[in-house]
Amino acid sequence: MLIMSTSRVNTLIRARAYVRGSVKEVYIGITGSEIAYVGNEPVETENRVELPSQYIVLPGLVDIHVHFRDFDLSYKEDAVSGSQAALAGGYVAVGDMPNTKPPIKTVELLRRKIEEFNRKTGMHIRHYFGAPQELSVLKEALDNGAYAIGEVLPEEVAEYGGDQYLEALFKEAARVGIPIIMHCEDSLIINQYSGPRDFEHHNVIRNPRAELACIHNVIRLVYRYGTKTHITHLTLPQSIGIIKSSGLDITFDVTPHHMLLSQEECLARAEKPAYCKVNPPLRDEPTRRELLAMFVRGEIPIVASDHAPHADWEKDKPYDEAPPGIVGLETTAPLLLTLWRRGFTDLGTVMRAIQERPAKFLGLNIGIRQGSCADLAIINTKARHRIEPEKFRSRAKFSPFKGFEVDIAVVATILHGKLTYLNEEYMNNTVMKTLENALPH
Ligand SMILES: NC(=O)N[C@@H](CC(=O)O)C(=O)O
Ligand SMILES: [Zn+2]
Repeated sequence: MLIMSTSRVNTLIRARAYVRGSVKEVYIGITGSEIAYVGNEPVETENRVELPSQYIVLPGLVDIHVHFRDFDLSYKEDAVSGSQAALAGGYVAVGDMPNTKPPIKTVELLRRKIEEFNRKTGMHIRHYFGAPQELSVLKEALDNGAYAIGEVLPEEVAEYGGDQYLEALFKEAARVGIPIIMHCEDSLIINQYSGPRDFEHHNVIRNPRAELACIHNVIRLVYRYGTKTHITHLTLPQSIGIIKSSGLDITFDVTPHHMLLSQEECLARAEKPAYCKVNPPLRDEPTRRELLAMFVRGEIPIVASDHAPHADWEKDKPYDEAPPGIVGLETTAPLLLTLWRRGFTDLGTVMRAIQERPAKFLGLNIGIRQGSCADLAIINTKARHRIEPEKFRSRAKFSPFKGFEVDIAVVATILHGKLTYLNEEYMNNTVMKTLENALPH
């Protein structure tokens, strides 16, 4: 545990912290943008900060599935507002989806997006590349910073030729060596539906069979081509069982909304039914309960928010036109950490799902250990409050979690060694004495 460092550190934080799987009282030394020291004894420093015991320092959280939008959809969210929402939620790194307008399906647009985001945000961002009609572009996309292909949406698979296209995509991605992130709902099954179309029928229109058909298809393709594949926002315990029994190295994530909200409950509480419209749909109560049970047992490797912001006026549209999506960057950590605080699961289970495995997925060295990035989230464990979407930093100030009671608040976020978010304010402060003064007992 004790790692002696001979040089002085810029800042030394003494606090309870999540270090190597459990909470301990430690000293964390930060020099520049790196964690230079973690240990039981103090080391020499220019600036020493002590946090009261109700605060816990966590390694910065990581979300592998967000939609920061930008470009023509900046009215919904952009790199700046998305980053602010992330930092307010304790997140320091995200994987950003390519379904922007225009979509990131050319190398030129990918490069433009990377440049634009580098100008607008200091967060760690991995950029995903949209599934292209012409597959020969994949290699160049990979060489120009595309981290993965996807999320591959059912609508684009249908548009480019259905199963034949998907097969060609998996084959080419395997050849090039770029991973695929799948939004798994089979469009053939969705499009077969001919019954009533309204918010109450969303999970019938996009029914569980659409997810299961896609999973089977993906397993066949991975078996055949060996493509590195991640399936995002799975909604059915059965899907997870099928993936596990395939024996293949297919990774997956689940969202907080699919674990914590059934469609019935959401529609009963939400101010607008479209606040519950999300793809894949919220499922029924037994399904979401079993999914949550799997999470608390540690059977869900990654939780991603699928932060999908839209304008409030768009959620006033009728069923077929209201865009699907729920924002999650500012609610995921308080909701999941409350499950830990209330004894439903342990802290390690939550942290592995929203920090350790996502960081590994994105290839980032974020964690409380010597030599890693000085990216930290500080939570107050005695902060019982109700979720108030009006206060979100995201442009989408609505959520089906409105009014949910949580016990945890993210009070500060440190990014690249700088205090970037503190008590609902943004800053860029290297002198962290303000941190101590701002966090009372
Ligand atoms: N998850 C959603 O309901 N919406 C996503 C796109 C998508 O995954 O369909 C969005 O970009 O808004
Ligand atoms: Zn999706």
